[in-house]
Order: sequence, then C-alpha cells, then structure tokens
Amino acid sequence: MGVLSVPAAVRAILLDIEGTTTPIAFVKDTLFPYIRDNVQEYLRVHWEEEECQQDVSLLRKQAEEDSNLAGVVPIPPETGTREEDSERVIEAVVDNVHWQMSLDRKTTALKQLQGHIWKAAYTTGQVKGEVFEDVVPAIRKWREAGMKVYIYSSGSVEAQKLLFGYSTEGDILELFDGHFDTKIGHKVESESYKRIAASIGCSTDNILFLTDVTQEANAAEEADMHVAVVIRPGNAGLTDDEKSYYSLVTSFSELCLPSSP
Ligand SMILES: CSCCC(=O)C(=O)COP(=O)(O)O
Ligand SMILES: [Mg+2]
Repeated sequence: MGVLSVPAAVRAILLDIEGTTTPIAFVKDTLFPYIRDNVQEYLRVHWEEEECQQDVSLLRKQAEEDSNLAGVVPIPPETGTREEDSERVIEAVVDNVHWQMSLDRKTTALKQLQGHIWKAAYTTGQVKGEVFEDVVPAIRKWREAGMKVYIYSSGSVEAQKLLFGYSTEGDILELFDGHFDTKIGHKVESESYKRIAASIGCSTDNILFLTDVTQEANAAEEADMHVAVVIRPGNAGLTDDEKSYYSLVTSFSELCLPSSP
C-alpha cells in the first residue's frame, strides 16, 4: 500500500464521486439505466409540476446551445394544452436525454433532471448509493483531525445528497461540510476550483482534490489546488506519463495527514 503525505497547508479535502468515492459501475450499470428506463414515465407523471417544467426549459435551452452538434434532438415548445401536444414534447425530451446520455454529457440540464428522477429510486429503497469500503472510515479520521470535507461532482447536489443519504453505509451526509456541482462551473475548468475555494472561504492552496479524471486534476492544479488521482477498479487507465506525473492513491486510507503518526 502506498502513502500520500498530505501537504501541511491543506485544510479541506474535495472529493469527486464517480470513480473516487463510488464505483463507476454503480453509475453506469445502476443509476444511468434507471434513467433510461424511467424518464418517459417520470415526465408523464410530473409534467404539470413547476420543477419538471423548469427541468424541461433548461433542457430546451441546452438543446439550442447544442444545435451545431451531430445528432442533437431539439425540444419544441408546447403550443397547446391537448394531451397529444404534451406527449409530442415528452417524446422529444426523452430522445434528447437518451442522446445526451449516449455521449455521457455532463450538462447541468441533464444532471438536474437525473437527480429528480433518482429521488423515487432511492426513497423507495430500489437503489442504494455505493461507496468504496475505505471511504467512510477515512473521512471520519480526517474530520477528527479537523479537516473539512466537500464533494464536487457533475451529478447535481440533489443527486449527491440522495447517493450519500441513502447509501450502503446508511445516511452519511453528516460527513460532508458542503456540496458543489456544475452550477459553480465545469470540472475541467480551473475557474471552477477558484470559485469553490472562495465559497469555502480559503485559498486553493488549502485544498486537496481527489479525482479519477486527469483533465479535472489538471484544471484544479492550474488553480493552485493540491491534487491526487484515484485509481479504483473499473476506472479508465492512465498513461505512463500520467502515472509518473500525478500523486496516485488506490484507497483513501493511503492519505497521511500532517499530524498522523
Ligand atoms: C452524483 S450521482 C451521479 C453521478 C453522475 O451523474 C456523474 O456524472 C458523475 O460525475 P463525477 O463528476 O462524480 O465523476
Ligand atoms: Mg469521477
């Protein structure tokens, strides 16, 4: 087992979810298929609700921005009150969601709707959020040592709270001091990490970011955060250059805090 010495300046640890706290397989084989199978029914049941209409407006706006992309599915406005008219728009939303998911898009519009659809899956016990077994004991230890712990995922804050609130380890939301999603900016843009530091109330140099994606690690490093790349079963492989450049961990238990013996 390796050891990663956490720099003395670090006061907060910022965690990615998919591929870091949670197996990619849980997202790809459980969460995403649930959306594909249930999006149409969800839209039919919740169509008249304000929250659902806001999600659809955001998806429509995203489709307009995506108009130059191959395969984009535009979402027409609803022009009447007849059921056939709603059904026509629902079909377009379903196709748009399926298209975005086929490309693993991380748009705020897609992620917001996904979070709302997953709510029933978690609250009825059909799905439990998976976390690697080293995650909870390590975070408890970090917190005891005075470290703040935050989540930054492309999954919406609502989706994050469902995953950790209904996890295989029970409700573990108390382990986190806060949550960030793409509303603060995309994970491959360095400005996002500066905004997160400002929101936490510290300097980027006081934060260690753990992620499986090297483009995210690059962006955080460019913002002057400390970074480590997490290697988990099922994660994408790294090039030899990436392996030698980044600090790597295969378990959170490998992190050694400055005061740790
Ligand atoms: C937060 S639950 C769903 C995960 C998800 O939708 C996703 O896109 C994961 O992205 P991450 O930034 O956590 O790798
Ligand atoms: Mg990830």
